[in-house]
Amino acid sequence: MMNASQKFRLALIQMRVCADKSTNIAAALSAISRTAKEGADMVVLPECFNSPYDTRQFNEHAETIPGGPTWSALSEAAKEHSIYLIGGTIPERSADGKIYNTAMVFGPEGNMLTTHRKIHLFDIDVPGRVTFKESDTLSAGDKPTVFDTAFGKIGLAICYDIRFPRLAEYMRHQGAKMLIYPGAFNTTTGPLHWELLLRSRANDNQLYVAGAAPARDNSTGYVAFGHSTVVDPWAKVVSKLEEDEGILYADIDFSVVDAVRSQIPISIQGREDLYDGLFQQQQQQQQQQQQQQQQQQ
Ligand SMILES: NC(=O)CC(=O)C(=O)O
Repeated sequence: MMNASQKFRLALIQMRVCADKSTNIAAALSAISRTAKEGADMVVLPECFNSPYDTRQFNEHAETIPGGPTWSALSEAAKEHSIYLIGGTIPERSADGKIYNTAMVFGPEGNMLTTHRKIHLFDIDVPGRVTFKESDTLSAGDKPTVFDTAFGKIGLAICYDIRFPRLAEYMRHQGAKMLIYPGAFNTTTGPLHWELLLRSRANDNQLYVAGAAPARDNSTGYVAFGHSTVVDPWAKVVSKLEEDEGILYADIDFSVVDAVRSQIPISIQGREDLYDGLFQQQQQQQQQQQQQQQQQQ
């Protein structure tokens, strides 16, 4: 692991996911050991790396955290290679029998630092293109996640969560210098929105953003877009994969976050005094309109 406290090497693993959980875990472990040989300090797996991204298969692949086979394998890998490991996501079975789309984070000693349960469930219907309803089998998480590392704070959210700028803004205000999104966009929304959203969140919050995706497999019902990407605090794409399997490396330097924030100081120039009043006025007007409509009915 590098010693300079704000600099580290990030690796995103873009792996193909199959129906067999143990095959997926083995593939993840083998890729993780390759990243360690290349000097990675922090490694990220994609959304839903131990299970197909398919609401009908989440129950079968779900496991408890801590204690399940995927949890054990990742904890050991983090310790063996002395890395921070963001374990993409897996379907998590909670004590009350609910299933969540959950990311686990391990420190270099193999200890689990935190988990993030996907807050915004991916329920969309673009007729003839893509229809998906995570809420058929999944429950939504209800807490944002920011964790500490030796390099600085990192915010963690999952795929559809990236479409909600206020969540990213909250994580930035909690001190995050990078946001990590394991995410499986698809071939309809991916080309339009994946890079745009990664760059938008980086630009809004002046921090690094990393999106780790599964590799494309055209034989599956839901076809992942791929294109794992790292964006810097200037909102510039610093590294990007195409759709096939691969590992993306990026050398991160958190001092760039501080430099961009001081050179373009939008975080202290915002006119919250103005917007807060305007939003309140708008809300009052909407309430009055609703009341009038109810009275007329
Ligand atoms: N799969 C997701 O959660 C999100 C996605 O594909 C999109 O927002 O588009």
